[in-house]
Order: sequence, then C-alpha cells, then structure tokens
Amino acid sequence: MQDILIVSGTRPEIIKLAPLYHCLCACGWARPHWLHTGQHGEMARQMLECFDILPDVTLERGGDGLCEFSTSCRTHIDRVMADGSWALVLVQGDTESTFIGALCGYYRHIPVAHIEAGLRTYDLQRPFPEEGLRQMVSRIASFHFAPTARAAQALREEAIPEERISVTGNTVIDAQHWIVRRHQLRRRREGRGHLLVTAHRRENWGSDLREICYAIADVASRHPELEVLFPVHLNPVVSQPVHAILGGLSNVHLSPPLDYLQMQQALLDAWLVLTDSGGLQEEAPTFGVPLLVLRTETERPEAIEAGCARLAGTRRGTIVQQIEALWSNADAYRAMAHAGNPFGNGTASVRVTDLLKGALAGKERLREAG
Ligand SMILES: CC(=O)N[C@@H]1[C@@H](OP(=O)(O)OP(=O)(O)OC[C@H]2O[C@@H](n3ccc(=O)[nH]c3=O)[C@H](O)[C@@H]2O)O[C@H](CO)[C@@H](O)[C@@H]1O
Repeated sequence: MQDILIVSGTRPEIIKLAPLYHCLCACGWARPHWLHTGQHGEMARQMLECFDILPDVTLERGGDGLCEFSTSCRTHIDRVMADGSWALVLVQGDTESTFIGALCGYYRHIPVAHIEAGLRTYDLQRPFPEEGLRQMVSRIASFHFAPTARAAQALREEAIPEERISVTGNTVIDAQHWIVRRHQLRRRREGRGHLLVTAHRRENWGSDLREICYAIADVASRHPELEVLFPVHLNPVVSQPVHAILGGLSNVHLSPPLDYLQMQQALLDAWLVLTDSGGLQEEAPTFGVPLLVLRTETERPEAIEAGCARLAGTRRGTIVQQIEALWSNADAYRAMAHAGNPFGNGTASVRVTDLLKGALAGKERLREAG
C-alpha cells in the first residue's frame, strides 16, 4: 500500500480532488490521506460534505493574512510529512495551499504530483497570484497531469521532460458526473432559464467588479422577465459592492455560496453563465450552457476556440452588448450551446490513478534494484 497525502485548501481544490480521492480509495494499491489547510473555511466545509470527505487532518487557519496562513501551514504540513512514510504528495491547481503543499513535499524529497498542470497566461499579474503559484509548482513537481493537450505543450516548452507529462482531462468533469449520477440531476426549468453569475477574482476587485454589477443591473432592468441568480463569494471585498449595487433589484437573487449540488443544478437550469471563475468555464459546456468570461484573458483558451465561451472583459457596455447579442440571436446562442466540452469526459481521475500506479511501481522497482 502506498500512502498518498492529498493537500486541499480552497473550494475548487476540494471539488477537483474529490473524485480522485474516491478513485484512489477504491484502487486497492493506495491509501490516500486528506489534509485540509483551512484556507477556505465555510465554503470548504460545504464541499467536503457534498463529496463525503472527512479529512484526516484539518489545520486551523493561522491568522487572517496570507503570510501568517502560509507560515503556519508550512510548519504544520511539514510535521505531518515528517511523521509518515509518504510515497507521494498530491496537489491541485494554483492556490497558496497548492504551492505550500508542493514546497513541503519538495523539501522532504517526497515526489509531488500536480493535478491541472500547465495552465498559463504568462502574465504574472493576471491572474494574481495564481499564475506565479502554478508556475512555481511546475518547477518542483515530479508528475504533471495536464487537463488538455495545450496545457501539456506549455509544460514541454518549459523544458519539463516528456515522460513526466500526461494529458488526462480535467477532474472537475469527473466531479460533475459524480454529483449528477449520485443525485440523478436533470434540468428542471422550462424555457430560457436564468442568468447565473459569479465573480470573485482578485484582479476584478474594486472598479471592475462594480462595472460588472452595473452591467448586470442594466440587463436585469431591460429584461424584467429574466431571473438573475448570483451566489456571492463570502469575502466582504466582493459581497459589499455586489449587495450595494444589486441588492434592490427584484429579478436579481443574491444568495450565499451554493454547495456543489445546488451549483450544478443552477448550472443545468441556466440560460447563460457570466463568470470570472476558472472552474465554471470548464463546467458550463458539460451541460451545453454558453458562458461569458468576465476577464480580459483566460488560461483556458480551449473554451474560446471550441466556441462554448467568449471573453466579455469587465467593461459595463461590452458585457451588456455581449449578453444582448446572445439574447437576440438564437443561432449564435445555439452554436455556443452545442460546441461540446474541450476539458474532458469524466475519466480524468481513473487515468491519473492508473498513471500513478505505474509511476510509483516503477519507483519501487528502481529502489529495490538500487
Ligand atoms: C485562476 C483560476 O482560474 N484558478 C482556478 C481557481 O478556481 P476558480 O476560479 O474555479 O474558483 P471558484 O470560482 O471559487 O470555484 C469554482 C468551483 O466552485 C463551484 N461553485 C462556485 C460557486 C458556488 O457558489 N458554489 C460552487 O459550488 C463551481 O461550480 C466550480 O466548480 O482555483 C482552482 C484551485 O486550485 C484552480 O483549479 C483554477 O485554475
């Protein structure tokens, strides 16, 4: 049995690691241990529950600032690593927890496997700090599981050896399949459906977030029959302006963050998604829901190229224009809805589990021969 330490910190990491955890639990050769860093509190708890995960270790979040969080997280993860005989550390994505988990593994000479490797904008400020974090993880990881061929190519161009890179699809699609299967989810709405909005990216805080909210207010007032559903991130930098600008509109429904089951139902029932989230760009095409990205760039150009998403930026006028274009042009809408999903088919976790089995068995053989 190989002991594998899975490190999660935020809502999306839990979602994207959960199907892999269940796959590893069932595989017969690995013993996965889940460590939650506490980077997200309530939003993480919601997700762990949704996916039936009881972490083996949950760290207390040390202080409010990222610096205190990182230092205390590093100390505690290092202790956990020192106390076990770990075959592998598994991290996902591009958060502070991802990076600290990988860094601790690197210092302890435990191989690091990076899920969702190779996403890039090559602009260290956008998204900040995620672009820097994921590039740093790529420097110290031993196994790079890229969701798409493009992500794999980015890693090759950064001189990561070919045999360390595998294209697996994104595990978020597995998470969607898992929840749909378990709860027999299906579309509940007749007709057009609602406009689903999320916004939380650090680069959008301040004036961009206000512009986004004013755009939503414009569209909601022009189309009183259109219901807008906006689950609002708990960070007050986000929730305060959102509530101030959109709070009084009768067809705009602001809610606390949804658990994963509610979110996938909301996605199934949506007409259009407006978001700066990474995960939603990957998920919306699974259900054939067109998506407008509230950013000027994306590390997921596959969605734009496939035709299931468009970049709408963060200017009020442009966002309104792009929504109106889909509202009035059924052909353009249909083309986006039928573009398919370039991020996977729900088999990424099985693929990663198989690849790890081979890679770790190879390592064992090497060790025995040595
Ligand atoms: C720069 C960037 O793109 N970074 C990404 C970032 O994640 P993100 O931008 O995708 O973050 P969020 O938008 O918070 O999460 C999205 C998920 O949450 C679900 N959701 C959302 C609202 C809600 O009320 N209820 C929910 O259930 C939703 O369906 C979806 O699955 O970090 C990840 C981890 O390292 C990376 O993978 C990933 O690159």
